[in-house]
Order: sequence, then C-alpha cells, then structure tokens
Amino acid sequence: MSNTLILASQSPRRKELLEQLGYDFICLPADINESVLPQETPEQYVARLAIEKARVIAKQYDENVVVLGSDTSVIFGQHILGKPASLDECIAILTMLSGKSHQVVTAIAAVKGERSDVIVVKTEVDFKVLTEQEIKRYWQTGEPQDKAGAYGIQGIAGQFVKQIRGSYSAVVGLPLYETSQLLSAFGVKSSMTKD
Ligand SMILES: Cc1cn([C@H]2C[C@H](O)[C@@H](COP(=O)(O)OP(=O)(O)OP(=O)(O)O)O2)c(=O)[nH]c1=O
Repeated sequence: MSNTLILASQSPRRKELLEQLGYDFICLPADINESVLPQETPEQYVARLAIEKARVIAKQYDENVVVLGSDTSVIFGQHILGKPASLDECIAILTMLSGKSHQVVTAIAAVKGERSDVIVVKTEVDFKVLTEQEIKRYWQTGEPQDKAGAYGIQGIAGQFVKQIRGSYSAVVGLPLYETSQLLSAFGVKSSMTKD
C-alpha cells in the first residue's frame, strides 16, 4: 500500500508541480522562522528550512504519513535573496540580478516518523539587462511579491531569462526528477507506480 502524502506548502506552484507527477496528496502550510543562521551556507539554509517545514507537519501525524517540505532561495554572490517586501526591495534585488548570472537553490525534504532525507538542487540562471522602468512595471503586475529573488520564471519574468543550466522545475519551486526519486524511496506511489 502507498503511504499517505502531505505537501507542507502554501505555494500554488508546488501543488501544481506535484499534481503534474500524478500524486494524490493534501497541502498543509508550515509556518516556520525563515531567518538565516550565522555561518550557514545557502545549501545548508534551504536544506534546513525544507526539513523544518516537513517536520512541523509530520509531528502532527503518525508514521504512515510522508511529508514533503521545500524551500527555494536565489543566491547572488554572498546574498541569499528571499521574497521582496516592498518596491524598493524589488528594485534592489532585480538591479543586482540584471545582466548577470545567479543561482537558484531549491531543497526538497521528506520526513516519515523519525526518518528524513533532503536533496538540494542548484540551477544557474542568466538574466538580460533590466531598466529601472521595466523593474517598476514588473512590480505593478503583482508577480514578484511572493517569489524568491523577486521574479517568476514561469510568468512575465520568463522574458528576463536568457538561459538556464539545471532544472527549470526546481526554479519554479519543486524539481520534478528529484521529487519523484525521493518520494519513491519513501514508499509513496503515484499514478505511474500504483498497481
Ligand atoms: C525564482 C522563482 C521562485 N519562485 C517561487 C517558488 C516559491 O514558491 C517561492 C519561494 O519561497 P519559499 O519560501 O521557498 O516558498 P513559499 O513561501 O512560496 O511556499 P512554502 O514555504 O509554503 O512551500 O518563490 C517562483 O515561483 N518562480 C521563480 O522563478
């Protein structure tokens, strides 16, 4: 029998991507503190957050439930960029990313009782040069507000992206290949693997 799956997320993108793979699951948002710890690398940060999101939900259920948690951050040099809180922050972030390459780091974590595992996927994204007017107009569309790095590759900002090296689905929020590998290792079946 397949284990019950919970996606510990409020993100409509993650829900859509998991549905795309053919899983049956429910979504429960996990509210955790997202501050970066001193000395923490971007990979350690996203991995810790993905596990924490999954654990917060898993501890409310028994061992037959597998909880999937995830976190996406945009990395530019030493900066870990989250969601922009204001137009000024959006301008600061997108001015930084303009005409340059950055990394999108996504972690996925599975938790089942005491067992847990995490995978971190890194993707390099090359941006075209953006003018301040373009950035201001983009903010007005409402797209950047709930997205790490103040953009959504799957939306209007698709036109800012010249090239990516890595996983497109990981940039959107959930790496498809790695997610199916992780869930299969935790005994979760999809419409592809159910008998
Ligand atoms: C870079 C990028 C990020 N994003 C999104 C993915 C994530 O939903 C969001 C990063 O914030 P996260 O904190 O990873 O996720 P979330 O708050 O949306 O959802 P939850 O924690 O409940 O799972 O940014 C895009 O949709 N497109 C992009 O191109």
